[in-house]
Amino acid sequence: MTGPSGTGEEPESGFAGPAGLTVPSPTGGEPATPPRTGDGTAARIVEAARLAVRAAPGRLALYVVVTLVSAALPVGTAWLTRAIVNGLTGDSGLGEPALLAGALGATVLGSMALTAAGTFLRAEVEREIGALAKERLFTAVARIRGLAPFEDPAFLDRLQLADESGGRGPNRVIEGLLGVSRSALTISGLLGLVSALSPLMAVIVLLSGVPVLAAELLLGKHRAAAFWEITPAERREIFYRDLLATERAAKEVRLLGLGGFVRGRMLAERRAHEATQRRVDRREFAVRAGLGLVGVAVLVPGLVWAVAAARAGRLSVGDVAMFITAVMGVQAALGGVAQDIARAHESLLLFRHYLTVLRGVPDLPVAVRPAALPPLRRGIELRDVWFRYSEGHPWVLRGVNLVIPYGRAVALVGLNGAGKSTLVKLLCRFYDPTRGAVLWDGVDIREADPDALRGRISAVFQDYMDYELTAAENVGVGDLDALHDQDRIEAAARRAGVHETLAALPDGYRTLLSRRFTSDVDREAVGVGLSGGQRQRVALARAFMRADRDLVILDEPSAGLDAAAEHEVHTSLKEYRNGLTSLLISHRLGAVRDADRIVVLSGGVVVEEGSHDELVAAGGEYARLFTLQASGYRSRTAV
Ligand SMILES: Nc1ncnc2c1ncn2[C@@H]1O[C@H](COP(=O)(O)OP(=O)(O)OP(=O)(O)O)[C@@H](O)[C@H]1O
Repeated sequence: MTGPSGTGEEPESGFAGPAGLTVPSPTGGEPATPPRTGDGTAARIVEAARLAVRAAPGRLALYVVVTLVSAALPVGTAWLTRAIVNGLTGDSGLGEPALLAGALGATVLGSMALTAAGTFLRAEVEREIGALAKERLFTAVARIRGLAPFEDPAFLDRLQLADESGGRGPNRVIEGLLGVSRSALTISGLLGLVSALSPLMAVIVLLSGVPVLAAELLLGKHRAAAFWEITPAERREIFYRDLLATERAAKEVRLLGLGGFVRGRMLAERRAHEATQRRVDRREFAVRAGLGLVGVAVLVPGLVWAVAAARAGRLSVGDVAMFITAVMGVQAALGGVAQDIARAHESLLLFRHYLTVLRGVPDLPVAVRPAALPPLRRGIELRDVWFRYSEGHPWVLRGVNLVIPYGRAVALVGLNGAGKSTLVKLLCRFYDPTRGAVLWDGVDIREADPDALRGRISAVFQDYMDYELTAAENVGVGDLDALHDQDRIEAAARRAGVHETLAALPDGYRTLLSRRFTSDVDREAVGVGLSGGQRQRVALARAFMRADRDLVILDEPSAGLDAAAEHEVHTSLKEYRNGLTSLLISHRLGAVRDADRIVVLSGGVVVEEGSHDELVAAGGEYARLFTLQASGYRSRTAV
C-alpha cells in the first residue's frame, strides 16, 4: 500500500514532460528548475517554521507562550490533589484544604482559559499560514511557463497534495514542536513528582513511552504513503463528481443516460481510496490497542506497588492519589508527544510536495539573459519544426517550414488532427519544438522571455475560455491594464458584434456571465448564460482588446457563428488584421480565400502554399476541399 519508496515519496523520474522540455536553451540558458538541494527532514522543518514565522509572527509568539504556560498546569493539579487528600487524611499540614481546593479550582479555571485562548490562537495562526502557503504555491504555479506540467498526472497529484499540505505542514510542525516542548515540561514535572516516591517507577514510566513513539512514527509514515497512493483515485472521483454536478456535462449525461454509469465509477473510485484508508485505520487500531496494553502493563504493577507501600505506611493516601494522577498524566503526555511528532513527521513527508512545486517543476527552459524581442519587422518563421507531445506520443509535426511575413495574413488549413492548433501552441511557446526552431525576426523564441513573446500576441484559441466574471471583465481581461476602461471594452465588444447583447443584459456590462454564482454585490442578482455564438464573440472582443499586438492568431474564430454573423465577424476581422501580421485557422475555406497566403498542412508537413487562386489552379488538396465545400453549398442552394 505504500508508494514506490514506501514513504509517500515517489521517485523524481515520475515526471513525464514532453520531449520538447528536454531541449536545452540555445543560449545555454538554465532550466527554470533550480537544483534540488537541502530537501532533508531538517531542511523541511526549517522551511515550515520559516513560513509560520513569516505568516503570523505576533500571534505565533503569543500562542507559544500560552501553550508553554498551560504545560505547567497538570503538574500543579497533581501536586494540589496530593496536598488536598493529605490534608483531609491528616497526613500533612501543607495548608487549609478549603484554600487548596480554591487553588485547585483556580488552576483548573486557568487551564480552561488557556485552552480556549490556545484554540483561538491556533486557528488564527493556521489561517495565516494557510493563506501565505496558498499565495506562494499559486505564485509558483502561475510561474510555470509551459503547458506540459498541466498534462502530467504526477504533477497534478503533487499539486493537489501540495495544496493540502502547504498550509497544514507548517501548522503541524509548529504543533509538533510546541507539543513536544509542552509535553516535555509536563512530563519532567510529573516525573519529578513520581521519582520523589520511586525513582525506579519514574524510569519505567518513561521507558513505556518509547514503543509509543516508535509506533506513532511508523503509523505517520504509512499515512503519508497512503495519501500519495489515494490521490489519483481522489482526483478521478472529483472528475466524475463534476460530470454529475456541473451544467456543462448535465446535457449529455442526461441525454445519454450516463447518470448511473458515472455514479458507479465515482463510487468505485471512492471505494478504492477508502479501502486504502481502511487498511491504514485497521493498522492504527491494532497498534493503538497494543499500546494500550503497554500502558496498562506499567500502570497496574505500579498501582499494586503504590497500594502496598501505602499499606506498609511508606506512602500517604495523597501520595497514592498523586502517583496515579502523575503516571496517567505522563502516559497521556508521552502518547501526545508521540502523536505530535508522528503527525509533524507525516506532514513533513507531504510538505515535500509543496516545496517541490515551490522550487519549480520541470518546465520550459528560460534563457538566463533573455534576448530582447522588439516589435516584429520582418516576420515569423518555423524552420524544420518537428514536434510530438512526449516521447510516447506520435509525431504531430514532421519538419514544418513556414513563413508568416510581417504585415501579411496567412491562413492555415488542414484536416482534423493535422496539427494546426499544435502549431499555434508552438508559436505562443507553450511547448518548444522537439527539433527545429521558431524564429521571430530571426531570433529563436527560446532565447526570449516567454512573457515578452506572449505580450506581443493576440489570440483566440479554438478552446477559448468563458470566465465566470462580469461581461465587462470577460472582455477587459484581454488587456488587464484596461480592465476598467469601459470605453475600450465597449469598442472591442462593438467590433466583435456583441455590444448590443452585453448592454441589454439585466445589469448591462456588470452582469455576471455565470449561472453558477451570484454577484458579490447583489446576492439576489442572477447570472446570465450566453449562447455559443455570443460567447465566441465575447472571446473575439477579448482579442480585440489587444489590437495593438504584433501577431494576431485566430484559431477557428467563427466556428460557432451563423452565416450572417460569420460574414459580419469576418469583415470586422479583416479590418482588424489589416496591416497586422496574422495567422487564421478555419475549416470554412470561404473565410480564408482572401488571405495573402494559404498554407495546407497534412501529414505533419506543409503540402501546399499559395494564394487562393494559385491553389485552386494547382488542383491539389486545397482545390479538392474547396470544391467539396462549394458543391455542398451549391447543392443545398439547389434544394
Ligand atoms: N495535449 C496533447 N497531448 C497529446 N496529444 C495531443 C495534444 N493535443 C493534441 N494532440 C494530438 O495532436 C494531433 C494534432 O492535434 P491538433 O489539435 O493540433 O489538430 P488540429 O489540426 O488543430 O485539428 P482540428 O482541426 O480538429 O482542430 C492530434 O492527433 C491530437 O490527438
